[in-house]
Amino acid sequence: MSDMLDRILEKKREEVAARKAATSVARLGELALAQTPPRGFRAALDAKVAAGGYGLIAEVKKASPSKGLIRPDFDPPAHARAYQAGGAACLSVLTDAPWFQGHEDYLVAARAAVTIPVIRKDFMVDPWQVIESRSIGADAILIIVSALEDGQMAEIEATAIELGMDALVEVHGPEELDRALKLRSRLIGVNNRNLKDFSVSFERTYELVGRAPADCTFVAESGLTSRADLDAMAEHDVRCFLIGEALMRQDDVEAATRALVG
Ligand SMILES: O=C(O)c1ccccc1NCC(=O)[C@H](O)[C@H](O)COP(=O)(O)O
Repeated sequence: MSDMLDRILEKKREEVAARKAATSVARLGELALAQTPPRGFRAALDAKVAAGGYGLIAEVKKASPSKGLIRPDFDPPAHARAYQAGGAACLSVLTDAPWFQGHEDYLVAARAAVTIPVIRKDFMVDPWQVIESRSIGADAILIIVSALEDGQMAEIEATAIELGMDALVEVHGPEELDRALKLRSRLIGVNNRNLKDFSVSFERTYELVGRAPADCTFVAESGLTSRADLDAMAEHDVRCFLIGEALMRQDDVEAATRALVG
């Protein structure tokens, strides 16, 4: 595990312990049940690909550990509407505060502004967070394989499935892909970003796509900036993408989204 990820996870465990002490599982469960039903996250990606297009998960991202502040005039519902109008299949909303300046309220506001599914992009270390994610409306959660033991991943995934949510299982290399494939989820993301030095290499995706079973929805994550990048990925049979920074830096987010996947 990278030093960076170690530090992120240490803080996240402290944060989750404090949040758990403040809100009981029973209360969260009530809130989760009162939510509108989950929107099919993987299904939305698959539908775009089946229609001959690209499945874009467009990320509502204010800041990052590698770049600092990305979008000073950050406006989650406006960005969400622009992404949907531009042709995104799904949204990703970062809720981690210490490293990404995210917040749960951003997810609530973004999801209320659109009809497409939304993944809560955060570091899951406890199944309790999955229930919390559903209680604020999230349709899917992220499982980062390098952050968890096999048993923890299985518990987090089981909670998501029980709540009708999808899990995007994120890997960085072949060993992690093997571990990911022990889970039930067939929504696999390859993060092109090295969490030690933040360098990006699309070779990671190219290496792993051939190893994933045909029934997987395969997503390339991070560092993608142009239609040419997506078309190059498609040459390798990768048609779903998670993109944040390149879109969030645009004045016209809707036009930029359309230029990528329209
Ligand atoms: O974005 C970062 O700098 C980062 C650093 C450490 C851990 C995770 C990080 N990003 C999370 C993500 O997965 C990306 O936000 C997502 O893939 C979109 O990437 P990009 O299109 O490069 O903004």
